[in-house]
Amino acid sequence: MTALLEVNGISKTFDGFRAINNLSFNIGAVELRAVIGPNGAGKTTFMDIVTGKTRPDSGQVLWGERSQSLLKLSEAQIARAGIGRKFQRPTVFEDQTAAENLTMALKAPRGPFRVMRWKPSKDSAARVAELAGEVGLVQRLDHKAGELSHGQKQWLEIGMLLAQEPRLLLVDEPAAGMTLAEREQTTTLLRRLAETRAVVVVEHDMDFVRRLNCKVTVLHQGAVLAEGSLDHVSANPEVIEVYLGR
Ligand SMILES: Nc1ncnc2c1ncn2[C@@H]1O[C@H](COP(=O)(O)OP(=O)(O)OP(=O)(O)O)[C@@H](O)[C@H]1O
Repeated sequence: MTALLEVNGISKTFDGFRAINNLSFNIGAVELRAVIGPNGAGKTTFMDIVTGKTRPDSGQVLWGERSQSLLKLSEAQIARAGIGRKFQRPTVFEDQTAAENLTMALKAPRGPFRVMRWKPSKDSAARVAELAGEVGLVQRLDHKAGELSHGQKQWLEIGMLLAQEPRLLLVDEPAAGMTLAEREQTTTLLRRLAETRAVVVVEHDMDFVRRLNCKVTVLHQGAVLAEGSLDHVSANPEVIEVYLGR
């Protein structure tokens, strides 16, 4: 497996507390990965580092075939390089329709000249329809985002991220607040998205992780405690001790 993202020995200390402790792991170009671990394990800090929000004190974060360092790039540059992040709470424009939200996402800057030249076109309408199809919202395109269910808002935001054609999608606790039916649709969606790109899901809901049916990385005290299938890591006594057994 060729790594798309390579995290090598990163550490990050906040006020003397080591939130990330010599963390190393890789994500393949086409892969679904779940990242689990107890509160404070460093999951959010890991995503903050990959997306450029937080700078590690040491270590490397390498991206793509040319192993480009992400540590010198701004958050916007990292997004343009192909890393999309879905935060836990949906941040869609509630007064705009789903179609308008997706159209705005298509317009989001990739470069200054592109924005200056951008205007809605037949092509963008077709792309909006395609994105809505990808996230299962074709029937909701004319609805205001504020009228959508919590799950539908999450899918809309994923569609907005897909507009930027990310190669890596980081998804923070997607199951939270969803109905069972929405959770099932979300696992299907994430699995499908990961057939053509890398998708990393941080999640506490173990039923949801089981349905993702993918490799799992367990973080604890800012480092990898265990990695493998959910069955494999669930049988690890240390994982049971620090996380699953509680
Ligand atoms: N900006 C910050 N300043 C100080 N401490 C921080 C900061 N960010 C994170 N921490 C600390 O680093 C540790 C790791 O936090 P992080 O949010 O990455 O864990 P997590 O695995 O995402 O936890 P959770 O499952 O609760 O979201 C925590 O102890 C947290 O308090």
